[in-house]
Amino acid sequence: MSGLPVPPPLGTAMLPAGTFAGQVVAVTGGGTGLGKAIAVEFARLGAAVAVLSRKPEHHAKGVAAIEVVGAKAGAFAVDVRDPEAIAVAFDEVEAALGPVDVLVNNAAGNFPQPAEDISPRGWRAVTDIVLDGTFFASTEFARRARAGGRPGAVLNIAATYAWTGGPGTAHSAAAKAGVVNLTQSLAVEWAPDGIRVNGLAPGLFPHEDVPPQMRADTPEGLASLARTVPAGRVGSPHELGWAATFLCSPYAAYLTGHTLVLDGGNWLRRGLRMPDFLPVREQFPPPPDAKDRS
Ligand SMILES: CCCCCCCCCCC/C=C/C(=O)SCCNC(=O)CCNC(=O)[C@H](O)C(C)(C)COP(=O)(O)OP(=O)(O)OC[C@H]1O[C@@H](n2cnc3c(N)ncnc32)[C@H](O)[C@@H]1OP(=O)(O)O
Ligand SMILES: NC(=O)C1=CN([C@@H]2O[C@H](COP(=O)(O)OP(=O)(O)OC[C@H]3O[C@@H](n4cnc5c(N)ncnc54)[C@H](OP(=O)(O)O)[C@@H]3O)[C@@H](O)[C@H]2O)C=CC1
Repeated sequence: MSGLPVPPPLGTAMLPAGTFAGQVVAVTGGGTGLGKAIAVEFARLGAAVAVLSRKPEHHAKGVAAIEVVGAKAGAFAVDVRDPEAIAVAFDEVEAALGPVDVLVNNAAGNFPQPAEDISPRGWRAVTDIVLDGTFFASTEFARRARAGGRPGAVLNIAATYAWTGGPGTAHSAAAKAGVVNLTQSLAVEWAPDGIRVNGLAPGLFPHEDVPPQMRADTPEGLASLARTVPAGRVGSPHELGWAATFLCSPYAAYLTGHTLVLDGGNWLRRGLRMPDFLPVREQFPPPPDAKDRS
């Protein structure tokens, strides 16, 4: 299988240089993985970028990656589940970099587990981070943009299982479905204020920062994961950066309420004859150090 062509390499620009010059972009979870790749692409296009997340080691990674491309960066401690902490973080971003023009709701928590094994606190942790966090940060952003008479863009990172559900993802998929739906409600409410709200749904984008159960660590593991995708490969994080910057750019000025799927055709791969069905417990056996919840 040859699949689709490979993407241009990291560092190749899609939008004109300076597309986000003079703008401030806040990326929740911007210190790791896909959020970091998105933050870097905005930085490359001239934005000052704020990383909003909990852990100092992630702040340092994000700021270093943004500064390497010559952009202004700042990191701000916040748990997106706490609306008051979000307000404080926005105050801090404004003081350090200026008012936020673009918000990327990328922060997420996830761990694959059969639904009936997810504890109430585990359910709440995932759904609060993904759905409530997206709502709290978006509304804080919109209140400020509207008060300042500024237009803006919000980008919500979803997942393709938001539409299908899937084994091991009851909490995450339900929350991401809420995010896709919220994207539509906020888009129609805020369009008159010049605030666009779109979504971006990644397929398989393995990288070193996701928890071990969601990584493919070996070349063989990666190759076998790639064979599951119609396009014959997994995604590269910088491809998400291109899609994210496009959706928030003036080239998408008339686009709002849309969630773009970027997955090499993976969520459409269902055939008339599928491979043998594998129950969730065989797909995600508990890790050896798992807590006994019986
Ligand atoms: C086979 C190869 C496949 C390769 C696939 C490639 C990539 C596929 C990617 C698929 C889609 C990915 C979507 C994503 O969202 S990736 C993002 C993942 N990133 C993270 O999750 C990072 C941040 N995560 C966290 O901070 C935590 O995991 C957590 C979400 C739980 C939030 O942390 P918090 O500090 O608030 O919570 P606690 O640690 O206090 O825990 C709260 C309760 O949750 C339970 N818990 C936590 N982790 C697990 C686990 N791994 N398994 C089961 N339960 C867990 C914890 O026990 C607490 O509950 P209890 O008090 O009842 O014990
Ligand atoms: N990787 C993939 O293949 C896929 C990823 N996605 C989505 O892409 C996005 C990025 O995921 P990815 O980069 O892979 O995963 P990571 O685990 O690398 O990123 C998650 C980020 O969220 C931050 N975060 C977690 N909880 C909180 C919180 N309570 N408050 C603030 N920040 C928080 C973390 O920072 P900190 O710990 O410092 O708080 C971390 O930087 C997520 O929305 C995910 O659901 C969707 C489909 C597939």
